[in-house]
Amino acid sequence: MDDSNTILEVSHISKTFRSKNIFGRTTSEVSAVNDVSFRLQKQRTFGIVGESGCGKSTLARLVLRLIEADGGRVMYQGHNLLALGGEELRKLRRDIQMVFQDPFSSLNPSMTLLDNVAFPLWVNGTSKQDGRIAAHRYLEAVGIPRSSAERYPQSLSGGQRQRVAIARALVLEPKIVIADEAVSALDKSIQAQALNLFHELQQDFRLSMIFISHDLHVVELMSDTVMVMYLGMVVEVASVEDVYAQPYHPYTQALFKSTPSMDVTHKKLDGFKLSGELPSPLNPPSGCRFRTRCPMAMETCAEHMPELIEVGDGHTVACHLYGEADVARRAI
Ligand SMILES: Nc1ncnc2c1ncn2[C@@H]1O[C@H](COP(=O)(O)OP(=O)(O)OP(=O)(O)O)[C@@H](O)[C@H]1O
Repeated sequence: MDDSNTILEVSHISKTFRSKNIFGRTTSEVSAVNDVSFRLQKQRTFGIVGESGCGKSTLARLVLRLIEADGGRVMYQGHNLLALGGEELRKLRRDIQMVFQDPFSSLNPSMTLLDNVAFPLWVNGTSKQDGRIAAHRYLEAVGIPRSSAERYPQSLSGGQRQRVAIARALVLEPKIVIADEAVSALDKSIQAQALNLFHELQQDFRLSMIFISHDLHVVELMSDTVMVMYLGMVVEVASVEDVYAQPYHPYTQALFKSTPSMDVTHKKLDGFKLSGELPSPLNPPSGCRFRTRCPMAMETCAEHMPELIEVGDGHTVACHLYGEADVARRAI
């Protein structure tokens, strides 16, 4: 992989949420993100997919320092964001903006659309007037007409509100946008429009994106590279073409099999449908966390956590089914 094309590098990042009782004793621990590493390439989209609760949102929040990691590094422009503070962190973090699933959480209902979009600029010292001029530009870029600028968020449809939330994220001219289930709450037809908008904006503003979704179709449409997560762990990373043509990990295969329309387009796939509940992250299975739902599980799966190994060009999988010998055989 070409390092000069990497805009953001996340290395060995982990987060365990701990609940404490009134005496300060830890009563429960949720291992939400466990030793996750990945690289985001310039002007590309890195998709993150997995069932609800697998740690996708926590990972995004760790990258942005909305919550503090237990360890690891997030390298951006030669700095580890996790080790920075104060003005330096504030300046670099401006380059990374997030779009959330529920635009209500990021829009202020007592402000007009224009002021909602201008607000991040005002906070960063731009004058009222200049902020509003810029906000008009970004509202137009996301397809909200000038005539709607003085309306309030609650008078808009879900799709329009999400457009405003996107304008609000873009107004600070970020280099990276993290979209966390940003289209999940929208109807299918509106969802397609929002995905097109993301594509257009990515070109126009030369954005690099991390696109998080539980929806395999959305991730396929948006991503260049895909990372599949299960219970806080990375199980597979590959180009979108490779992972959708031949997923290796039993969990990835099962995700495809369990998504009806995917099963139609990927009929030849091996694998089984997902059954059983996601185990509690309070007490994850030893070794491979997927082993309790995996019909191919072997003794070693309970004893050793599999490491990510390369099974193809830039295609890595964390599964004991694929040992070194197997990879070598495939290469012949
Ligand atoms: N602040 C918190 N305190 C305790 N546990 C948390 C907290 N935030 C998340 N978790 C737990 O961490 C795990 C990962 O949650 P996370 O929201 O990151 O998953 P997700 O894949 O984004 O799922 P979803 O799409 O449903 O949000 C879950 O078990 C969740 O309950």
